[in-house]
Amino acid sequence: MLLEQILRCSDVFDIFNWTSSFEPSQERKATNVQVAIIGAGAVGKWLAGIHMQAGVKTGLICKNSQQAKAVQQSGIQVMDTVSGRTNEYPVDCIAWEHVTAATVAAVKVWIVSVKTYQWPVFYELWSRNVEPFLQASPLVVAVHNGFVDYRQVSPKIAARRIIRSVLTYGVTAEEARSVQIRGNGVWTLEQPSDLHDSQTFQNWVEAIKPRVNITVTSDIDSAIWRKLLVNSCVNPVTALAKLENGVAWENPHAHPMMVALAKEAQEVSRLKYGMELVELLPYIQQVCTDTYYNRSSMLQDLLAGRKTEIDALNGRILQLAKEYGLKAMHHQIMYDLIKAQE
Ligand SMILES: NC(=O)C1=CN([C@@H]2O[C@H](COP(=O)(O)OP(=O)(O)OC[C@H]3O[C@@H](n4cnc5c(N)ncnc54)[C@H](OP(=O)(O)O)[C@@H]3O)[C@@H](O)[C@H]2O)C=CC1
Ligand SMILES: CC(C)(CO)C(=O)C(=O)O
Repeated sequence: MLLEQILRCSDVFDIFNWTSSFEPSQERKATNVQVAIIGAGAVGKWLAGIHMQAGVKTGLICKNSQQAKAVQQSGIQVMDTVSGRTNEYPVDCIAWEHVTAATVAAVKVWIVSVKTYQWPVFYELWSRNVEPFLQASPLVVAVHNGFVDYRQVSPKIAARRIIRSVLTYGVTAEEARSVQIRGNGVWTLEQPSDLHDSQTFQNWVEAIKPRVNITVTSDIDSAIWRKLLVNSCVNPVTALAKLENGVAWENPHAHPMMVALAKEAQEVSRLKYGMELVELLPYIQQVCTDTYYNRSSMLQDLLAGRKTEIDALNGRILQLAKEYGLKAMHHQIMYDLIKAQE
């Protein structure tokens, strides 16, 4: 019933003065949810493709005009290595300085897909370019690995509504315009607590649900923590060994390191959340198997010469281990070796 209602609402309007010739097909019916994705990286571009496939008016917001122009001119290419299909999307892309009051008024859902350490700069740009034009409280969905203290890095957003989420899909950025889906997963979203948000949230989720596996949970803290544990065991090992996730899990040298990291992480986890290793190792195995040929985001970072998210992952485990008086030698080694390469 709800989906029918959404599909009848075809009075969409351009969020970025959309001029592209992309027309939703019969299957890709237009919806009345406008979405802006901040960060045209691997995840941002993939999500833009998902939304456009679903007929959702979608725009990307890039860090600078150069990147925005490149994406605007060439569009994005999303290759699904699981299904073997490649799709092109002429997605609208603008830089922060071109965000206008009309853009802000049109966007219903803002998806932030920047790295954990990029949140402070994102917030600065948001405060300057979006905050002054906000008339209603929008939904802001955060997609990242690891822990971000939103109250500290983005107080105004944290004070309103933020939908936290975790993603277990594997997405590798190939070139500036193209991304490859290298493994299926789930996008776990926090259930909005506020009734006012529920309708927009539901409309948005219903629109994209046919294109991406979505789970909505009222216990996002556990989901974020479980994913942090997985990333702290998988990402540094794959990044240092330069192996894809599934290949690393099966490698006789990399695998024992993942298990040693999991044992230490489990000790911390047991004290903080009561999670046992019997649950953690199968979860790591599942993520590595499901994203077998994916390069972890940390491996992609090192290959591209970027800073990694090690502070938000193993750094967080080390911080908690210290608080609980535990030793986490393997996490310390991974932390130091990754830092040495940044
Ligand atoms: N790739 C994967 O398989 C998965 C990734 N994740 C998580 O999702 C998050 C995003 O990952 P991913 O897409 O791989 O990372 P990328 O580094 O590929 O993408 C982040 C993008 O955001 C851009 N950016 C940074 N700051 C801003 C800003 N203020 N405004 C606009 N754009 C900005 C970056 O530009 P620039 O590069 O120029 O800084 C980059 O293009 C990470 O936390 C990652 O851990 C989670 C699951 C899977
Ligand atoms: C799910 C996984 C492990 C996919 O590679 C990921 O979260 C990452 O690369 O950061």
